[in-house]
Amino acid sequence: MFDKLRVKLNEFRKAIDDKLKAAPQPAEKAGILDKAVAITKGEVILTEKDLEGPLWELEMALLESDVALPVAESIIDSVKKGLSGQRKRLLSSTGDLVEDALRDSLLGILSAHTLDFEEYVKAHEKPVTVVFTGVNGTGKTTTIAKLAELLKEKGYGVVIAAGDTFRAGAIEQLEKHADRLGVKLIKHQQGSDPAAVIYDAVAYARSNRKDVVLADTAGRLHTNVNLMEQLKKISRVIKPDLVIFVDEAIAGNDAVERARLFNDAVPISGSILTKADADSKGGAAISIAHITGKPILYLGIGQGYKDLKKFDPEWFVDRLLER
Ligand SMILES: Nc1nc2c(ncn2[C@@H]2O[C@H](COP(=O)(O)OP(=O)(O)OP(=O)(O)O)[C@@H](O)[C@H]2O)c(=O)[nH]1
Repeated sequence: MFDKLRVKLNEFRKAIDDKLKAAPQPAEKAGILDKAVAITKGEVILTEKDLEGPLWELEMALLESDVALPVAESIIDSVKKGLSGQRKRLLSSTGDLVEDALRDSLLGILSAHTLDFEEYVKAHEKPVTVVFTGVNGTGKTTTIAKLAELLKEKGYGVVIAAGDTFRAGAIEQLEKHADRLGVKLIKHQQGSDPAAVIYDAVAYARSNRKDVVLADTAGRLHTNVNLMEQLKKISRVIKPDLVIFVDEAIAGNDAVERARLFNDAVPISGSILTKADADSKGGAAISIAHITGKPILYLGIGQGYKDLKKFDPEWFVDRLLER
């Protein structure tokens, strides 16, 4: 997982190290005060010029790893701020310095907003209604089933709403999952109003003391205005407690663009990225968190019902910065 970006970040760390080893003596480059300090302590100072090349390389590496341009620029800015003017003992490794700057920058994006889904469900008045948005084929149905399993394990009563009434196949697929998991499914026939299906599911949950309604929606193409309008209608009628955007980590910048458009249509509470097990880049999570300003809640890490990992920014950044 995320190996490509990890390798690139390591290269950046090494490039800064090499720069420093080849750096001129402090007396040649620092200001009067710094010079004195540097000479007595045997330190060098990282200037913007030292950082220019490696930062450019880092920006390219981030872009190649599905980090969207404005996000890459913001990371570069904060790493630059974290590093330039920093003194470093000659010949000692700059690893920590670079690692700290990268860590701060990435965690700044990924931890800016947090939402603990399980805590939310625990604390919130029941039934908690969760609507899932995102395009077809990204793993939305499987993700709903995974969350149903997780909630069931915690002792909650779960109802699934087959709100993707666009295709009969979607209703059947959800029904299979619900049967396997032993969870109640509320469905209408193909072509019916999705808001009505979800409304019925909430009513069922209320009268049967169920705790959580997980509502599928059609994999509406974000370019299709009518379908987006339908999503807005669902939101108006149902007033869901949470709206979760689902997309594939491996879709990279396409997923980032979709996240932005879906979030613009109906503001999301957070995202789940599927197929992280097949994602060598890792940039989609960073970009989606930055662009939507909403947390990543879980990563899908396989096809089984248990293959859902709670997203932990520290774990994710540790992975990326592993040597
Ligand atoms: N490797 C891997 N595969 C996944 C993951 N999540 C879902 N899949 C697979 O991705 C495929 C598509 O998943 P679905 O849940 O059917 O996708 P969907 O978005 O509901 O798609 P539609 O039914 O077309 O709307 C299935 O084969 C899933 O098993 C994941 O985290 N990792």
